[in-house]
Amino acid sequence: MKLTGVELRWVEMPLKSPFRTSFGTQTVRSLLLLRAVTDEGEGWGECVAMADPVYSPEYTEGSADVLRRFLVPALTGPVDGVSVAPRLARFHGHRMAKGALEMAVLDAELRARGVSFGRELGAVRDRVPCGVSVGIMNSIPELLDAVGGHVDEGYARIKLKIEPGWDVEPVRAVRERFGDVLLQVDANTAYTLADARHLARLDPFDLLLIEQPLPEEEILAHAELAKIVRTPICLDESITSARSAADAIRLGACQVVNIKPGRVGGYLEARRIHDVCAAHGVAVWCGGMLETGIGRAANVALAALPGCTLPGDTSASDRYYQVDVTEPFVLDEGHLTVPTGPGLGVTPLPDVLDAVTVKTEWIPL
Ligand SMILES: O=C(O)CCC(=O)N[C@@H](C(=O)O)c1ccccc1
Repeated sequence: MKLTGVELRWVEMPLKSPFRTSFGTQTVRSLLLLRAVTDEGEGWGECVAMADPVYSPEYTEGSADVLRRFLVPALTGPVDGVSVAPRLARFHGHRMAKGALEMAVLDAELRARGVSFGRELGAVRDRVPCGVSVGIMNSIPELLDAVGGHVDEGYARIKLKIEPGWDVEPVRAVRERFGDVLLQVDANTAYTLADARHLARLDPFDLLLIEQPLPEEEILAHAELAKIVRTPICLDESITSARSAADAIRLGACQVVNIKPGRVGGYLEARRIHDVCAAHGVAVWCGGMLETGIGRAANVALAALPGCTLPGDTSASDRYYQVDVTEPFVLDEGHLTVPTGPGLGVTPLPDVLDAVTVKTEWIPL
């Protein structure tokens, strides 16, 4: 297969309500969609970098620049999904940009072959249980209303964002109101090892895990924390590859891993992380980055792999968006159906895509 060029689409998706985390509040999801044009058809990719480098070092304009100047031009000549990462390896970092480009090429290849993402990745289920992420709220009553709404919608698991000053009390209130719900928390690196005893105060609430309590580079500190906090530690920002997952597991830094394909450089590396974790008996789940239906389709396929034994942040489209750029993913008894069509199994709805596209750029090869 030969790439003739890649179209970048700057997309602005207004959120239904502000989404607050320990690193800020989002009201619009700005992201890049990639359309790979090949001699065998087109493929779609989603770059999950945020507009600002507040979750990871990557950001939208940086991803566009590295795609335009380095990553896309490196894919001249014959290419397919598995050959993208090796061709891009000489460029350091930029995993979200690399992952989006690999995703678009892989989607084009799989559509041409008539193979679904799920089939290619090794999905063993045709529907997956879904979790939902709940942001930091202005008050505990507001939090309880939000959680109650998601429980009523049928979500299989609730994830609460926490930060210093909003942790033990909100978690206690949710556990007391919703005694048997699967519950976990996500700190997005907001604490330090000095907070260990404070974080141990979350142990009585029967949480599935505490996600990324410490800064991403503090692997050994997470291992120290795991000796003090009984609740399993899950890493997100710290896990950037199969190698880093193996190291973190061997160092005792995590007992669960959140796999985000954009963070690790694509769905093929995501599968390798899944396999490494499964080999160590470590549970994994598919994280979310407020993806459109394009990224959501691929995430739901990943979430169907055998080692994904915990509900992921693979919520329905209407968790964040009034209108999705694809046919919406609709929750059915707490589950989403894994797309079965060729490639991603979904394609953007032209009118909707045009309505949320603020800029396009064609990168010829
Ligand atoms: O449901 C979703 O897609 C979002 C899940 C979620 O909370 N993602 C968080 C995270 O830290 O995991 C996030 C969102 C946006 C950007 C970065 C991170």
